[in-house]
Amino acid sequence: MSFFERLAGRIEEVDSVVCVGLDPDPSRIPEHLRDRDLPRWAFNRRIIDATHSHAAAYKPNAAFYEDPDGWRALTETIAYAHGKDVPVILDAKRADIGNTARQYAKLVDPDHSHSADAITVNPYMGRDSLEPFLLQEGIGVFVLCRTSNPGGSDLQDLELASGEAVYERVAALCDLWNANGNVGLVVGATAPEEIEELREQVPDLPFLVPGVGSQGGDAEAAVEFGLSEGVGVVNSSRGIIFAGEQDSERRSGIDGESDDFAKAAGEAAKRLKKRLNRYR
Ligand SMILES: O=C(O)c1cc(=O)[nH]c(=O)n1[C@@H]1O[C@H](COP(=O)(O)O)[C@@H](O)[C@H]1O
Repeated sequence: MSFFERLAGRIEEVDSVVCVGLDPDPSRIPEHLRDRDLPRWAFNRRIIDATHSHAAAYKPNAAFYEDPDGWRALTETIAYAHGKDVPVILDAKRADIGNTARQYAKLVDPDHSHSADAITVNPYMGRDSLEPFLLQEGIGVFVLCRTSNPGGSDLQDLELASGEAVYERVAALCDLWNANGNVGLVVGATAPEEIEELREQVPDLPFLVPGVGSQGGDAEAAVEFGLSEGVGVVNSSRGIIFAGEQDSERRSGIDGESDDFAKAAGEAAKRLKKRLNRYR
């Protein structure tokens, strides 16, 4: 089964296009979990318990795990998400010369419960830098196209001699690179006009749309144009996992063991699901 078939099944099962971003900033993990063996794993496990029934996918960002304990926390997290039947997109934004990319491509393996099912990649180095990912039929490959950050326009909006913008060229290439039906685009919700344009340009590619929640992106455009035949996901990380920060800080000061932060995350995921479903 392809990654996008699996994602489509999960979207239908939970009636949700919410992707929960697992970006466990160590400085924001509740006090009472910080002396655990792997605080990020302890945190993520509680977040997954509270959010999985609203989650079409989880997206851990590798930046939050790139140290020895971090990789242990990440692999435990991925296996636990799989135990709840939720696909995992590793947000690693990788790509390199072929010899190196072949090693990066091992980060994703749908047959291994501790490995992610899909990955984000960077198109800057061109086709050969992505080939080891593209050749794996069973995985999802989300290519950065028009990112959500303020500097996303610095290079991606530049007009080429052909008249198209760089991000439009990326989308056109991704359409060509999609021989195995495993390619999607990353398009930020903070660029709603570009999402709309891209949906017209590449109707068959599902989008991963980050930037709603903390970055203030356009949830309606994210859903209206982010989905291809109903498949695609809208990511929120801090807006879900730290939704209860104020409450849990206050309460953990009282009993020191409160998991109210997870309950707040579950409620935030449910709220986002309902909000996004209004536009599906
Ligand atoms: O590839 C991504 O997921 C990504 C692309 C992009 O254009 N913008 C973007 O915010 N992201 C990631 O999506 C997540 C957004 O986090 P929040 O702003 O906390 O919801 C982070 O992990 C970002 O690194």
